[in-house]
Order: sequence, then structure tokens, then C-alpha cells
Amino acid sequence: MTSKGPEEEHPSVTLFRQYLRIRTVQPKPDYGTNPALPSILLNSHTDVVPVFKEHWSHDPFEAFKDSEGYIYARGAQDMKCVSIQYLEAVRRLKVEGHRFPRTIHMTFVPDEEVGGHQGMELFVQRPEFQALRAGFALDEGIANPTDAFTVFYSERSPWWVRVTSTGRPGHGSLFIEDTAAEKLHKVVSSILAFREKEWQRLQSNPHLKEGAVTSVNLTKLEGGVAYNVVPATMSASFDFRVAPDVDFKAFEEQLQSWCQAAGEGVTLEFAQKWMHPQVTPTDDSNPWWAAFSRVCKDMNLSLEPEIMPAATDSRFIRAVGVPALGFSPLNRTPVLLHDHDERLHEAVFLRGVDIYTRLLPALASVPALPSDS
Ligand SMILES: CSCC[C@H](NC=O)C(=O)O
Ligand SMILES: [Zn+2]
Ligand SMILES: [Zn+2]
Repeated sequence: MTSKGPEEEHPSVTLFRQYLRIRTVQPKPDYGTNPALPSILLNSHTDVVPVFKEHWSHDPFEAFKDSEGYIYARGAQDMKCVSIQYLEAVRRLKVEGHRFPRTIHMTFVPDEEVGGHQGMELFVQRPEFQALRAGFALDEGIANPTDAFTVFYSERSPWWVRVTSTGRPGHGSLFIEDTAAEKLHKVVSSILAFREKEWQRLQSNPHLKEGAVTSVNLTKLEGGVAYNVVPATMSASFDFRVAPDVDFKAFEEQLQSWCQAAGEGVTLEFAQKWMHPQVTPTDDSNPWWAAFSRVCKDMNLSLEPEIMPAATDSRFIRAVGVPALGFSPLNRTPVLLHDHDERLHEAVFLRGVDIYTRLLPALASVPALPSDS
């Protein structure tokens, strides 16, 4: 069988041949021009959240593209776009023959959407992660509907709290004293009053963004067996997102004191309790930020640095001492992550590849830092 000319070559064969050209020969495999320097880590998660198919205009797993260029699919924004943008930028840089002092690693991890406990949280503790010697990481951000791009330098800490109230049971027709429901109601009131206070604080200060205040939602109420039976136990579950500047010890004491103030037999337990908020500096004292923001400036991209309101795998990366920015290069895009009809315009996607193609050389060329030795 004769071989085809270059223009006809199967893309898989071309890719194979490009890979073969990289001299990954032991004992000095060529992963970057200076493998002694800590590397750049491009992280993305491969899992996506569930869909309510009946609310979608197109099959969420077909990746339908409409006549205007919008691609509809679960993961179009969160965050399969970023995984492919990383790959395409790296591919482009490789094809053009670029080499950088720092190695670029890409990780494609599972389970972010369910908390990362079997994914990135475990991975950062593994010798395989240490072996990557990551000096800086990029991970997901959130789309921005305006011309600007949002970049996240920290995250709120998820605290999932279940408050269980116990009290006297009895017949539903009687004024039973000390019921579980009355005491639970008090705690719910205290917590929702706190919610209102934080909401007002956010509303009244135009400089504050969502991630800078603590949010809470009452997400589950459980208990009861029948209309005419006063239950001995009821519980309420809350999704707190604690801002990074909060005194965590004092905040936990506040939660405990709301429970105590409600009466005897009211306790709380944590289903999630992240205790290690970290902030990646966004000034020129941080050479990674300096490189990142310089490229954005050169490309005329305006940046809006914020605290991530939700929780991503960045928190595990930062907690092991690796500075990280949460950035999805998606501007002029409605925020549709986890929503029906999640979609992304192909031009925005392609522009994102251009952006990474500029960002990666700058990040992978940050000169050796004092912390690198
Ligand atoms: C607290 S673990 C859950 C992580 C999840 N991440 C993305 O949405 C979130 O709810 O923020
Ligand atoms: Zn995500
Ligand atoms: Zn998500």
C-alpha cells in the first residue's frame, strides 16, 4: 500500500508523526526547555451536570450548531470548551515549533461537579501530582455577558450544614410544648436573617461582587410522617458559601449559637466544610499575574478580577500552595453554566483558542522565581 501525500494524510497519522518528533528520550525527556523549572498546569474537569432534556431546544449531547453559530450542549461553557481550547492552543504552538522554558501540563479530571473528593482533592495528594511540579495553574472561570473577561483569584468556601432539631412528639390537635418544628423555625429564621443582611450588604455596595459576601440558601427540609402527628425530629439543610475574608472560627461559633438559642436538642453537622481559603495575588508582586494581565492588556482584553462564588478544583490546587487563576475565555456570552440551553458561539470559542495561544507562551516563559529553587 502506498503512502498518501502530506495534504491527504489522515489527521491521526499527522498527529502521530508530530508526537514522534518530540524527543522524550530518557534520562532527559524533552518536556520543556528547562525541566528544572516548575511547570504550568492547565486543568479542566471532564464531568458535566445533569440536564432536564425537556427544557432544551436541542439534544444537549448532540452539540447542535444553529445557523448563527451557537453550539448547544451540556458542557459547552462548563467546561468542555476550555479543555479543547487548551489542546488547540498547545497544538498550534507545537505546530509552529515554539519551545518554552517551562513545561506545560494538562490535566483532565473527574468528579468536579460533585465536589472533587474522588478527583482533584485526591490527586493533589498523590506523588503523580507532585511529579508535575506545578508552579502555576489555570482552571475554569465563568462566562461574562459583557465585553470583559472575568478572572477568579479566590473562591468562597462551601459549608453544607444540616441542622437537626428534636422535640416532644404528640397528637397534631394539641398545643405540644417544645416541638422540633418551633426550634427549627428559630434557626431557619436566624440563618435567613443573616442571608438578608449579606444580600443587603451586596446590594448597597456597587464595588462588592457576589463572591465577596457570604451566601446561604435553605436547600432541604426533612421530617414529619403525617398531618396529625407532631414529629420528634425535623431537619433543615443549608448551602453556605463563606467569603474568604470571614473569620471561620467565629462564623462556626455563630452557627452553633443560633442552634443553642433555639433551645435544647438542636444540633448541626457538616456535609462539606472547606477550611482552606487561599487568595492568588492580583498585583505585580505575583509574576504569574503580571504575565497573565500583560498579555490581556496587549490583546486589549479587559479583565474583571473576582472571587469565584461557587467551588471549583482550584481550591485544592491553591491549598497545596500552587497559585491558580480561574479563567474561561468567554466574553459576550450569557452565563448558562448548569442551565437549560447551555451554549457557546463558535467565534467566542475560537477567540478563546487565540487567547490561550498568547497566554501560554507568556506563562511558560516566566523566568525562574526565588520560590523555584
Ligand atoms: C461543594 S462541592 C460542589 C462543587 C460545585 N462545583 C460546581 O458547581 C459547587 O456547588 O460549587
Ligand atoms: Zn465547572
Ligand atoms: Zn459546574
